[in-house]
Amino acid sequence: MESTPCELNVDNLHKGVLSELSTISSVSVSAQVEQADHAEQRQLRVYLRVRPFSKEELANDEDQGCIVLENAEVAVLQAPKESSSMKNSEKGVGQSIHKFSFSQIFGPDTTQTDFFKGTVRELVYNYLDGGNALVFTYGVTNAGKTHTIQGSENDGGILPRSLDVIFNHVKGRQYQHMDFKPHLSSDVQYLDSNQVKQEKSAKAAVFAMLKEENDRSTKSNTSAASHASLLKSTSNASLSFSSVSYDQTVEADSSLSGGEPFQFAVWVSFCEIYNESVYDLMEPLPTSRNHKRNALRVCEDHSGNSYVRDLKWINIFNTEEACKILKIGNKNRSAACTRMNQTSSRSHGIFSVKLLRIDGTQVQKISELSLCDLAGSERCNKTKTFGERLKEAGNINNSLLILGKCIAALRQNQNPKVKNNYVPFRESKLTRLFQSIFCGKGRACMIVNINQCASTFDETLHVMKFSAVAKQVVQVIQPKPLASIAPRLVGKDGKMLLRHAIVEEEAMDSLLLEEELLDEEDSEADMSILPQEELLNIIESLKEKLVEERRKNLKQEIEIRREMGNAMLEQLMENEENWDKQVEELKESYEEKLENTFDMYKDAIKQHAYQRAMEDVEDNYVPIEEFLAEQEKVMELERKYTEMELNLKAFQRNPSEAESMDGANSLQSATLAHKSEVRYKELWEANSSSEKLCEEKDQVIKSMEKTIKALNEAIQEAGDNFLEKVEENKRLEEKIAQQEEEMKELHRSCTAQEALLSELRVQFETSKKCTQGGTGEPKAKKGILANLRATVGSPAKLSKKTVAGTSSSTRKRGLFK
Ligand SMILES: Nc1ncnc2c1ncn2[C@@H]1O[C@H](COP(=O)(O)OP(=O)(O)OP(=O)(O)O)[C@@H](O)[C@H]1O
Repeated sequence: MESTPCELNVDNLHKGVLSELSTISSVSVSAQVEQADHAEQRQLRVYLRVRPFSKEELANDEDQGCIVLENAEVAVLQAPKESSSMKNSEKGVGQSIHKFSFSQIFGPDTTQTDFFKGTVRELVYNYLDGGNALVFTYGVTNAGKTHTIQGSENDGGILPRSLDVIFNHVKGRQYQHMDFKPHLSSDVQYLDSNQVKQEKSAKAAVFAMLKEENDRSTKSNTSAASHASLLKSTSNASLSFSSVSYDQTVEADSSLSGGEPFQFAVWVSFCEIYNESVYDLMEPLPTSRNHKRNALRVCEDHSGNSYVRDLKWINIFNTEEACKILKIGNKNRSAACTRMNQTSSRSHGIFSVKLLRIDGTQVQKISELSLCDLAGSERCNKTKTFGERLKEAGNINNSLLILGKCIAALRQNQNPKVKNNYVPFRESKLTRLFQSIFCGKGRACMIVNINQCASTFDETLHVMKFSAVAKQVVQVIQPKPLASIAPRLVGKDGKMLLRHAIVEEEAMDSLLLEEELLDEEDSEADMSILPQEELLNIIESLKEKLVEERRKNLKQEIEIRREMGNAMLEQLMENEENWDKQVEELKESYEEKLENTFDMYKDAIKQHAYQRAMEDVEDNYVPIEEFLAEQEKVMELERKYTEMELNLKAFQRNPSEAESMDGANSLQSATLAHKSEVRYKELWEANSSSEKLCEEKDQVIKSMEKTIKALNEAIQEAGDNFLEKVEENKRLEEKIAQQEEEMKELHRSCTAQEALLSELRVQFETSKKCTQGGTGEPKAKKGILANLRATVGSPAKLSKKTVAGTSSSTRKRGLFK
């Protein structure tokens, strides 16, 4: 199973990456192709460099034949046993063999000279002719990126060789005044004498750092840690371009200058992007840990090109000075030990060289060559990274991921059928700085560094896949006339100077103040490249636009506020309605509950009252026999009482008589009287209670009688009504029978009438025949009438008819009249 770059599409490599990208296109290579007819289309050069095994690696059995170079352009990657790729392919996911093609492949035996000649030299020539160039190395840590760019003591990499070519080219034609300095992205600033002095002292200060460092390193060489951290810088410090000249390998092409009397100024800068912050490597490191390094801003100039604001640019005159800058930069560069590489670069280092072509007092061209040593694209678990190192790894991976996204988007945009994708250059500092080159303002070349170790196969495969996409990117380089436009010249305070002449202070004052237009992040734009009148017009139109925009914004704001107000009001009203509803519902439910409770109590009270009433009735109930017996007793007692009263009266009237009557009886009588009195009282009380009871019973009886009476009356009434109805019913039945009888009678009469009518018809026919037979008309007439009378009969017959029949008989009588 094989995979080639052709089979590798972007979706496979960066699954989901493109979906994240906005569809708004800021950069479109395909659009540029249409616009710039004369633009040079050039596939991004991607070179592969395979480094040789180290002794340790061979000892560790890292050589498992993972990388096979088929020819100068094709490399085959064969997954080793322990790699994830092999395990996946065994599970049926992915392949174990992958094939990749490159612009050119450089094997482990390639010398630095051959590599330089085969890759960057052409770009440097173009650079010397005024073109911009970017070279960046990509690969896992310990793959040889730094070695490729910087090289070693006696065998320099592409950077010292490029510098050597540059200085060979400008040899004897160097501009000595230091008063033209690179400004913004591609402008030039004219420095006055004071500024030149400042520049010189700044340069001296930078070089002084190296001297201090050399002094320190010779004094203290005991600390192992400081030794490790300075390993890279010391190794580079030994680089000496003065002793090694690459003239034998790279001849400066004198034809490039065309023999014209130009002078050149070479300015260099060295910065790093560490944890998404840009730091000037020419700035001395803070002495104490409390002080942080000063991070620089990435801005955009008037033409949208990115540059690092306040980055130090140093005017150098030979490769020796360039070497010093490199050494100082390496010293300051954030290097930390990882398990994989003792001097691993933890940041992206960018060394830039600006070349100013000066014709007398004018700067004709400015071109820039940038060499970027990207940080290693390692995986965190492999490198056992923690804490600060993990954060670094995250930022490194992120910026490399954005670089991948940009390359993938550029690749996608080349397809005319595909909608232009947004290229996310602005998502990382690294890609922001690369943007202009990728958008056609220079040539780019990518160097892919790999090692052949089996243990890092999976990472290496990832790098190869990335490079396969990059190789498919077609760069559309802007045509020469555009590139050769003279750079904009600004004065000491950054104000624009008129081209072809250094203007006086007064002239500068008359120029409009340049306005820095910062973008949404931190970029700036500069409009002062245009002539004064044009600028004034632009300012006027911009002012109008501004007013218009403000008006529009205000309108929008009012509209938004109104809409928001309405929305809020609606919301409030809705809320209020809901509250009202809720309150209403609550009220209703409470009312219902109250009503239910009230009904419940009412029922309970009724029940209670009924029970009490029933209890009372039960308590007071006396059977009628008992009542009669009691009444009889009462009557007996009354009788006795009357008798005794009579006796008492008699005794009062004649006591002696009574005494004489019976002396013994008198005492008995007295006792009896007393007893009777007590008994009387008792009986009296019983009587009164009985009377009371009787009264109550009477009342009950009365009320019951009343009810019975009312019921009787109602029954009577109902009975009456019933009888009435029965009567009425009878009457109606009779009436119906009568009417039925009448109907029958009428029916009978109708039948008779019909018979008469048919008889009359017969007679009429016979009389008609007789008339036709010679008899006179009157006779026939009399005959008809007589027949009719005879048929209809006497009036007595008709008198029997009913009321209904009367009217018809009346009509018939009318007929006889
Ligand atoms: N072509 C080569 N020939 C001989 N030795 C090499 C070659 N390339 C790299 N090396 C050696 O391999 C080791 C690692 O190389 P280097 O430091 O350049 O890796 P790197 O990719 O820059 O790593 P990092 O990303 O961690 O900085 C160094 O000791 C270097 O000298």
